[in-house]
This record gives sequence, structure tokens and C-alpha cells, in this order.
Amino acid sequence: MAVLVAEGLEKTFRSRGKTTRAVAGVHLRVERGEVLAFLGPNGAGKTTTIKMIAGLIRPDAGSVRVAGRDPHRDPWALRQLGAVLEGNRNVYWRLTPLENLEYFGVLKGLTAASARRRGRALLDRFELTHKQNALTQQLSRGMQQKLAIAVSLIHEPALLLLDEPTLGLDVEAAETVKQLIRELAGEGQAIVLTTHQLDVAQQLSHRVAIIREGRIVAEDRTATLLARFSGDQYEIEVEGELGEARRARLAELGAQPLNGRIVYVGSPEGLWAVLEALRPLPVLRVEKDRADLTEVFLKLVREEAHA
Ligand SMILES: Nc1ncnc2c1ncn2[C@@H]1O[C@H](COP(=O)(O)OP(=O)(O)OP(=O)(O)O)[C@@H](O)[C@H]1O
Repeated sequence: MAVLVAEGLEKTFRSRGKTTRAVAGVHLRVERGEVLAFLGPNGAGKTTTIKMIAGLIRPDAGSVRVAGRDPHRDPWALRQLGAVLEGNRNVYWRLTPLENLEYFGVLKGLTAASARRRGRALLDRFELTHKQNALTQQLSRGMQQKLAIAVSLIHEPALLLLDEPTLGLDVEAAETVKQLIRELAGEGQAIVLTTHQLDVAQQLSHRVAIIREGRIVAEDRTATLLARFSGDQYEIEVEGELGEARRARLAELGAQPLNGRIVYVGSPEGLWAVLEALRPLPVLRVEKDRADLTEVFLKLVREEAHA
């Protein structure tokens, strides 16, 4: 069973005579152990969607099921959610990390003893034990972010919602948080990740959903989406002189020598013909042009804009 199933979500805001259709029929699905990167330009409807999933905004239409139940009707479903939204404001700066974990654990329905036990285990796991009695405001930003994630996991939720988990962190802290997210997913945690850092989304996500003007414009496995947008261009590097005859043959096949490389645009079968024509020159490198998530994102968002 999918941990999150959101279907046909819609939300229109009306304020001071202005109507904004923030979310216009969004479907999302996340399985156990899966990281879904939920991406979109500013104002696309991400936060509104996430808040509907988290039970914070009631949808005008559509449904949300977390571990099979509706967080808008069922407190049990709400307890299946953990969230770090809008920075790390889900922690109290004047409490210590352990106090934060105990406080939020009890708030989520754990007994004081089990909140403390689980809090200690999370501090250990997130390598924060040495800071358990320091004030949270005295921790580094990376440590505060790790604590925010630990707090969101105190009640062992089925679904974790993470908004910009690496924003503002230095390279090392960001790597630690990314590694943590990978490990959590590896242990079966279902995660929805919203971020404008597309490299982070590419590194962490199994699936990507891109929203624009309230609608999902692409939803697929990250690898599939990248492959779909990767070009048919190959670069080949060989050692030695090509010679006249070989150059002519390459031209027939649609391959062009360019700055010491051979550039070929075409099918994989055609590539074999090009390699055959290069025989017996030693091949140093064959590389396919690969799209990254930033290119995919920009193409999709622009494509839609022109549609
Ligand atoms: N409470 C509200 N009242 C009126 N309009 C709102 C409200 N919340 C959001 N909106 C509008 O709904 C649209 C979607 O906003 P939302 O915050 O969901 O976008 P987002 O994708 O999270 O953007 P960002 O990446 O900038 O955070 C925007 O046009 C926004 O101005």
C-alpha cells in the first residue's frame, strides 16, 4: 500500500476580491522507501499542496490518504506525518535538543519515558548526543537542521515531509543531511522533498513531480525523466589520425570530427556503425549527452508556459 495517496487536490484562495487557483487537480503517490521530489517554480502551489497533505489546509476538492487514512478526519492519520516545513522552526531554540525531542514526543502521544528513550536514540543516530544539553540556539545550523529532522521523526511517522532541508547549510553539513535522508529512505521511510535546489533533488529522489500553476506537468522516476530529456548526442574520443577515407565514411554516417572529438547525433545502432568505422583506432571515451534535473525542469516549465 502506498504511504501517501493524494488525488484530485484543488485549492482556490479568495482574499480582498482576488481569486487565486493555487492547486488545480494534483495527484501524488509515495511508496515506502521512496523519496519524491516535489518541484516547481515560485508560487506554483507546492506549499499549498504540502499543507493539504499535512492536514493544515482543507482542500476544496480531492482526497489525501496517509497510510490509508484521511488526515483531515482522522487524528491517527495525522500521527503518521512528520514534517520539517519552513526552515527548522519546528524546534524551540530555548530548549535543549533532548528537551525538544521529549516535548514533541509527548505532544505526539508518546509517554514521557518513551519520548526520552527514543529522543536519546535519535540524538545518538544523528550524532548530536554531545550537544543534548546545550541550548538549541547555540547549535550550528547543520545541527539545528538535523535536530529538526529528528524531532519530526520522534513518533515514527510513516511519511516525512521535508521542505528545503539543505538550504543555507555549508557543503559538509548539507552532505550530512543528504546522507541522513538517503539512509532514512533506505530503511523504508517515505519522504516528500520540496526544494529549489535541483541538484539536491536529483541526488536524493527516486521520483520527481513537477508542478506549475497548480498542475502537475511531469511525474516520473527521476532516472526515466533524465533519460527522456537526454539528447541523442554521443562524443567519441579516439587515439591516432583519422585519415581521409575514414573521415569520408564518418561523414556518411553523420558523425563529425570536432576539436579532437567525434560528435555523433543519432540512434544507438548508428553509434555501432560509427565505432565500426573507427576500427582499429583505440577508443579512449564514448559518452552520451546526459540531461540534469535543472535542464529538465526548465524545459518542462517553459514548454508548459508556451503551450
Ligand atoms: N493564504 C493564501 N491566500 C491567498 N493566496 C495564497 C495563499 N497561500 C498561497 N497563495 C497563493 O497561491 C499560489 C501558490 O502558492 P504556494 O505558496 O503554494 O506556492 P509555492 O509553490 O510553495 O511557492 P514558493 O516556491 O515560492 O514557496 C500563489 O499564487 C500564492 O500567492
